[in-house]
Amino acid sequence: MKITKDLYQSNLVLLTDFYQLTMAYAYWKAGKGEQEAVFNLFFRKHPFQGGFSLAAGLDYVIDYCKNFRFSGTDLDYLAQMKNQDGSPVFEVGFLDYLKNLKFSCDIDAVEEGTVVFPNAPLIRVRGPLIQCQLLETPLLNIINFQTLIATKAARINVAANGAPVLEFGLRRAQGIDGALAASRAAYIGGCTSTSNVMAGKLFGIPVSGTHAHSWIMSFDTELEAFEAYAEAFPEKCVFLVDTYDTIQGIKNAIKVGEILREKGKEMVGIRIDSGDLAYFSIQARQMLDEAGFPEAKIVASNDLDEQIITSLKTQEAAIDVWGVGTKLVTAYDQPALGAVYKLSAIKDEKGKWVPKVKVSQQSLKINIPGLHNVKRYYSKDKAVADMIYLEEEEINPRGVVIIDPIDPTRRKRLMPAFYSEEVLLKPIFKEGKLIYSIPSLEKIRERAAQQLESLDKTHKRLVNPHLYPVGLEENLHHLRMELVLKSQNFENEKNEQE
Ligand SMILES: Nc1ncnc2c1ncn2[C@@H]1O[C@H](COP(=O)(O)OP(=O)(O)OP(=O)(O)O)[C@@H](O)[C@H]1O
Ligand SMILES: O=P(O)(O)OC[C@H]1O[C@H](OP(=O)(O)OP(=O)(O)O)[C@H](O)[C@@H]1O
Ligand SMILES: O=C(O)c1cccnc1
Ligand SMILES: [Mg+2]
Repeated sequence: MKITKDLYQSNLVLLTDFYQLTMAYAYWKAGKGEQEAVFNLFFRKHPFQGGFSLAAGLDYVIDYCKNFRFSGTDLDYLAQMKNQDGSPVFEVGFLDYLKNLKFSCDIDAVEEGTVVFPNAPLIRVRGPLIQCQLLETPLLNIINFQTLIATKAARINVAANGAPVLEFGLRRAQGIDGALAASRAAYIGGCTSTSNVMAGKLFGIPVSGTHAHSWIMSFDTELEAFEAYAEAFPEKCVFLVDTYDTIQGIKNAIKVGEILREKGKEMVGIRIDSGDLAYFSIQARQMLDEAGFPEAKIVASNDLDEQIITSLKTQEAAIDVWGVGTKLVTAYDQPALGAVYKLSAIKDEKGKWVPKVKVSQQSLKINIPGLHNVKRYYSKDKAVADMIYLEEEEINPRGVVIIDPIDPTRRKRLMPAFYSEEVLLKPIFKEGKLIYSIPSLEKIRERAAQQLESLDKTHKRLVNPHLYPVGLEENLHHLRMELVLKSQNFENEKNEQE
């Protein structure tokens, strides 16, 4: 098998759930395949019990949509699928339809690196029902993971409070693609570099690293190992000091630092990877300072996350650089974001949009109907509130009320005229044509930093954050309520007849 080669050469159109294809077939049979629909991708709750999320993955979505076509081998694979009675799952006519299918949707999306909140769409897909449906699974796959990891990275960077965070996750990441996507998302979320060389090559992320215990263990003594490393890398020596005895390791690093200095070079620092990181970093700082190495950096690693980093900061640990792997790239404490993709409107035969809601016992799960968008209001550079609104409705600049989508008694009155505003869903594809100029990863990372800066620190608090206001504009709230009530009346009527 040539798994990786085939995977990366495939157009990935079959990277969807089988039921999307069976629905597509049934839509086609029912003559509904080309009926225009609108779907929204959104999540219902921030991950990690946090107060914000950071959108990531759009670049992959764009790539996916650009390559959205069924190749000969894809169609051959579908053609040989059989029902239990031996008949083909898909008729030839449908396979011909797929063969001629050209991506023709409108996609509007929140840019990568934007701070996002529950219930507001991250992506809106408008187009033929079959295409919208087939996109559900891959879009969720891409956005759920990258948004989750970018958010985790942002939290870790909030805890690091400006100190560099090196991403070391590859060895523990969720497979090959999980590792690559995680490195990309971690960089968007503020990490300084990755240890994954392929992510460096593919995405242009700075690559960095130190050395492992095996390097030390391959020599008779730690001192020899440090000397040999300094010989090979006089410009970038970070000595791992905890293979045998951490205090002795720091002494050895200082010795080799002095040898380097005689040659006109400076050691970059040391890394501590076990034991009490507060105790050893404070000891190391004192020893390095006393020996005349106040500039030497102390890197810490070992199962770190935002909580441990916060705790180490409160213990006044003398750590300058954080190396974070497993808990970042696996989103250790919450392995999935849980974003969903829901139909919100469909055009009837007369060409009129019909807004749709899926009614649920849990009000949290009732989706937002219609063709809606999101506006963020800023006061100076600070984000004040997000409003989800129907695109065709006028917004009164003299005053709007936004209503919490879960608890309608929670409301906020806003005077749009007092604020600057940003429409968050930006046009990406128009009738299948890419109309968005894709920013570089650096620009995305800068946007993420600005967006996080625009958020009040109370929303960035890692534990029990202050809730950022996101609400439905009044007309949209009323439409939603009307549809919910209507569907319940309908249910009652039906029950009475039975
Ligand atoms: N001062 C500290 N305060 C809070 N957490 C700490 C502190 N020092 C280290 N930790 C964390 O405690 C955990 C220690 O894990 P563990 O006991 O498995 O490591 P270790 O035995 O020191 O190292 P290793 O197993 O790699 O040799 C790690 O998650 C580490 O980041
Ligand atoms: O702890 P993480 O956040 O995942 O960061 C990466 C870890 O990977 C390396 O060691 P590895 O875990 O392979 O071995 P060790 O724990 O025995 O040092 C490194 O020394 C870090 O400890
Ligand atoms: O470069 C490092 O120090 C490194 C790389 C991967 C995992 N742990 C540490
Ligand atoms: Mg480890």
